[in-house]
Amino acid sequence: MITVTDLRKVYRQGKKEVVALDGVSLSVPKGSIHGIIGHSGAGKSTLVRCLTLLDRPTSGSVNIDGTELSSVRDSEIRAARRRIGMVFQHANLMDSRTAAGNVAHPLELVKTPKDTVRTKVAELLKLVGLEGFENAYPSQLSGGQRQRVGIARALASDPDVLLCDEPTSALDPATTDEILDLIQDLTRRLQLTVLIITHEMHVVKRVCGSVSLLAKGRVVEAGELADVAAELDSKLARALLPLPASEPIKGALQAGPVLEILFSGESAKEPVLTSVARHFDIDLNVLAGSVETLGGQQFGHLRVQLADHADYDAVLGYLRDRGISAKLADAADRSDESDFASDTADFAVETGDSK
Ligand SMILES: Nc1ncnc2c1ncn2[C@@H]1O[C@H](COP(=O)(O)OP(=O)(O)OP(=O)(O)O)[C@@H](O)[C@H]1O
Repeated sequence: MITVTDLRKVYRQGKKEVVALDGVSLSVPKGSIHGIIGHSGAGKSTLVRCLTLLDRPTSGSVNIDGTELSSVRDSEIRAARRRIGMVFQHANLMDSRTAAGNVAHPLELVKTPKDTVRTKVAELLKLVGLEGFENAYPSQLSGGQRQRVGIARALASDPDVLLCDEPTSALDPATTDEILDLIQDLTRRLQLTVLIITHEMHVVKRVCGSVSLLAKGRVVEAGELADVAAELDSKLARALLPLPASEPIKGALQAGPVLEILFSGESAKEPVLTSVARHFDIDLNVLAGSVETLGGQQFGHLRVQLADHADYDAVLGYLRDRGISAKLADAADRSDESDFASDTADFAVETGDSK
């Protein structure tokens, strides 16, 4: 279990102070994967450095399974770090060593007996699906295989926590999914506590049980995936269930108000649109839609235009009475879907022909 409480990191640049982390709190239970998403400069790398003790926080605490990292003495830092496995964007392997040699390295550093190293390395390479590749050099491996070696190396010290910093950003979509599935499988099998730092919403959707959105050093939204996705106005929901830009239809019969509707759980299975059409005796047009299963629940996000004579207030009330989030879409909702424009593009890759 990782618990971060009110973590602050202030850098000094001459007389100027840069607040990189401004009171970050989060909690990740054992056996689960938490995503940290945020734009460039949000404080993600600083958070990683504070969690791995490469940087000392200005204040606040980081607790891993009962050990308070912020009070670890300098002489104990190396031992404390061994409880945290790190997976990087590029596997950062030593080119002169084989796959086995790379995985063995952290064990050799702490003078593990040779026989134990050999057995452990074989087990770890098998665990990450690289049996038979022991003697391959990094230049003979694909990007995904190199990342597998990096994961095996991160697990060599039997860590409680796996900290993955953009683990798939350098990989193609299919390999990304293979590596994410491996991380998910290892999390379950080894009961790891996993934090994934990413700027890709796809990573969050595929493997994270919970997520925090970091902006300007603060957690601005956070929660279980299914909970944050159910908040129509949240940035995370809009990034998890993105709608493409759409123009309202301007024909004589369909110049009416545009609504945004978010179905979740049971309501996602109901024929709600037809029941609105029947109840109010109106036509409606779906302008854009996105359907996903997130955190084991089904979600649907729709932009719908009502007939021009429709009483949208009554329709909104009807939907909300049935537990469905709905609102009048404003111009911004219809053009620029979310702050995560690039992540929306990642979705396009995910659902497009390349997969
Ligand atoms: N050593 C440092 N000295 C001064 N300021 C720093 C230092 N490291 C980071 N910062 C500042 O702290 C803020 C957060 O930076 P950080 O690198 O943690 O963001 P990030 O979310 O990781 O961004 P990116 O995705 O681009 O790596 C930025 O304003 C950055 O300029």
